[in-house]
Amino acid sequence: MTSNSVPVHARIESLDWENQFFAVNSGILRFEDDAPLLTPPLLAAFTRVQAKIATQQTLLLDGLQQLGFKLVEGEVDLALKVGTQHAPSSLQLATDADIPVLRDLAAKIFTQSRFRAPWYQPADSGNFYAQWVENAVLGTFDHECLILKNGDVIQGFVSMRQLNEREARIGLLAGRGVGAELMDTARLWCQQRGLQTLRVATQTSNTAALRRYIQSGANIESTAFWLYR
Ligand SMILES: CC(=O)SCCNC(=O)CCNC(=O)[C@H](O)C(C)(C)COP(=O)(O)OP(=O)(O)OC[C@H]1O[C@@H](n2cnc3c(N)ncnc32)[C@H](O)[C@@H]1OP(=O)(O)O
Ligand SMILES: Cc1cn([C@H]2C[C@H](O)[C@@H](COP(=O)(O)OP(=O)(O)O[C@H]3O[C@H](C)[C@H](N)[C@H](O)[C@H]3O)O2)c(=O)[nH]c1=O
Repeated sequence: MTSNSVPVHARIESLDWENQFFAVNSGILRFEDDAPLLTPPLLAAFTRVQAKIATQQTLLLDGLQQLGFKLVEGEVDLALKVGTQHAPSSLQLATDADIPVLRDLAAKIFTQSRFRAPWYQPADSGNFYAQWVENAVLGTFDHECLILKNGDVIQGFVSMRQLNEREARIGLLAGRGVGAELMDTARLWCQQRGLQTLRVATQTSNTAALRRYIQSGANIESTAFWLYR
């Protein structure tokens, strides 16, 4: 380290689910005051180390870049008050029979991702979102997957996770031209559970999604950078 370098204190947590899924050896930084000083030898124990920092943490940004971290993507976190207004009268839950179509849709439609090349293999990102939506239908990651259909054709889907007795988070949401209906569907899902806050995150580059969430009543809560080394 040079004399004007910024010290970074963090421990590295192994990303077990990701390591198994992507067949990599990756970890993520957990910033804690009593964590050791991060050094190149500590980082070298992993082939990939991720860091997510709030965009206002500019000193930390400098310190991470001095350690060789590179900017990969930005993330915007939003939240909306669920309220009481009603849009759809019923919800349609995806079933096991919908999984092949949903997997195919998810693999193709999420074009912006931090699981992108050259950090990950070109097909990794599509496979990841396909697995995510399948796990939502099965209730093994997100809790449920709601779909919008026109006849037999799935037009869009939104996966939902209840975080606690007050809040839920959208996992994945997709459907060109039906974003507003999907947001109403997500809102109704929250109303039916008596939840007050619906959270959602997207990539900073995803202006269509950002516009949709804001038009549907969400406000920006925080912004973050993803860096990898
Ligand atoms: C929680 C999360 O999952 S975040 C990720 C959100 N999902 C995605 O990005 C999947 C791809 N996008 C979509 O499914 C939808 O565009 C949504 C859900 C983001 C927004 O849906 P809607 O509000 O109905 O907006 P719509 O799909 O009409 O898009 C708005 C405009 O952005 C354009 N647009 C949307 N996505 C993209 C894209 N990836 N690249 C370029 N243009 C795009 C549309 O063509 C449209 O342009 P137009 O108004 O000139 O026709
Ligand atoms: C399917 C699945 C995933 N996980 C793990 C794997 C990862 O460590 C996390 C998910 O990470 P996240 O930071 O949420 O991933 P993304 O950056 O791709 O997600 C953002 O963009 C998406 C398009 C979407 N908008 C999402 O809401 C955003 O957060 O979970 C796991 O442990 N088990 C699983 O089954």
